[in-house]
Amino acid sequence: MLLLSSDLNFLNPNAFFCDFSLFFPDFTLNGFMAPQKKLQGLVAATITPMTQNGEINLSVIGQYVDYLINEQDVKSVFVNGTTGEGLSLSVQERKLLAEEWVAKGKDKLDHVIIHVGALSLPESKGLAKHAAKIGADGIAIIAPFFFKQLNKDGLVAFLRDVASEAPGIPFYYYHIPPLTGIKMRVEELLDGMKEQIPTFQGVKFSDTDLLDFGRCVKKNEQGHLVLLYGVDEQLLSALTMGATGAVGSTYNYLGRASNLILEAFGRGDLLAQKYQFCIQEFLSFVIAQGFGVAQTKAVMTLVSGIPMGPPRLPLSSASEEFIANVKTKLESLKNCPYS
Ligand SMILES: CC(=O)N[C@@H]([C@@H](O)[C@H](O)[C@H](O)CO)[C@@H](O)CC(=O)C(=O)O
Repeated sequence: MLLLSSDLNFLNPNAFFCDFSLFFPDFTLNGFMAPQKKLQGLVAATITPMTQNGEINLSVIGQYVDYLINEQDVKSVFVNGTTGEGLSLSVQERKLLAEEWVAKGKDKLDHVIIHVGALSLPESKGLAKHAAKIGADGIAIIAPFFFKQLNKDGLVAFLRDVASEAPGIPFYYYHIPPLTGIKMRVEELLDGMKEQIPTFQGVKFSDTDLLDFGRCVKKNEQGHLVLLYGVDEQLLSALTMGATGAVGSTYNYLGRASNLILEAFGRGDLLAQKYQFCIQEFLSFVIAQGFGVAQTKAVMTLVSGIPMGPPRLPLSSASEEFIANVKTKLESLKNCPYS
């Protein structure tokens, strides 16, 4: 039987919750994208656990998966991104991590999205192919940031070349201008992207430019795309602007607290603002002391009890003073919101 993508209406993620691959086991292998469950809600940008010797520590990933689900109520992950130090890992390490997350998340996590962006096109393509082969639920690609492509067509050409290596799974553009320096408006990028890259499914938008984000939401009136926000301290603003979900580092340990924002927002309850203020109180406290991936690793170790280990150079470990300060701060926020 010949199936046309128009019959499947896979452009509308809400339309499908059945697993077509059960009926057509090699459906994705034929180069068509199988209907996917929509990526929504909170997505944890995973940390890469490391040993004290600086090697990746795969042994705690299973425990990490269970912690996210049971303690943080977070069921989707974004692996090898910024928080995961993806660009500081070797290709082999990235593949091993992707395999472990997919294996340990099987039948537990809703979505395992693998970031496959790299400065080298062949490396990025290889990672995309690998992610599809191991059964990841999607790939994300960051804009190359050493030789910067400032022309839209050039950037889309890079993304297309990589995404075409994983034709059976969704591709998300990873927009993080504070780190890449690529400030091209996503609103502009969206024009024609789906025609150029059939697997294009949405954007991970890690920027404070809510004007650009709002324009993306407006462009997505039919709701075909997933628009995930990535600045955790202003999640509520993005929700009001129309975000369909969020990806961030803090959902590793503040997932439950952040879910309260989503729930209150969903009910139209202004309590959402108080929950956001609690998270902002914590984040403004840590940001004032210098907050990045190294500090995220330390906070996660403290809160979850799972050893995340040190970051990899050029990052340096969080100081003991920072960890002590965080401990006190978290204690004081235990009953937040207070009224
Ligand atoms: C620059 C940065 O690391 N941003 C984080 C945020 O979650 C960030 O840690 C949080 O908003 C606190 O500032 C994420 O957007 C990054 C992310 O999702 C990733 O690790 O790929």
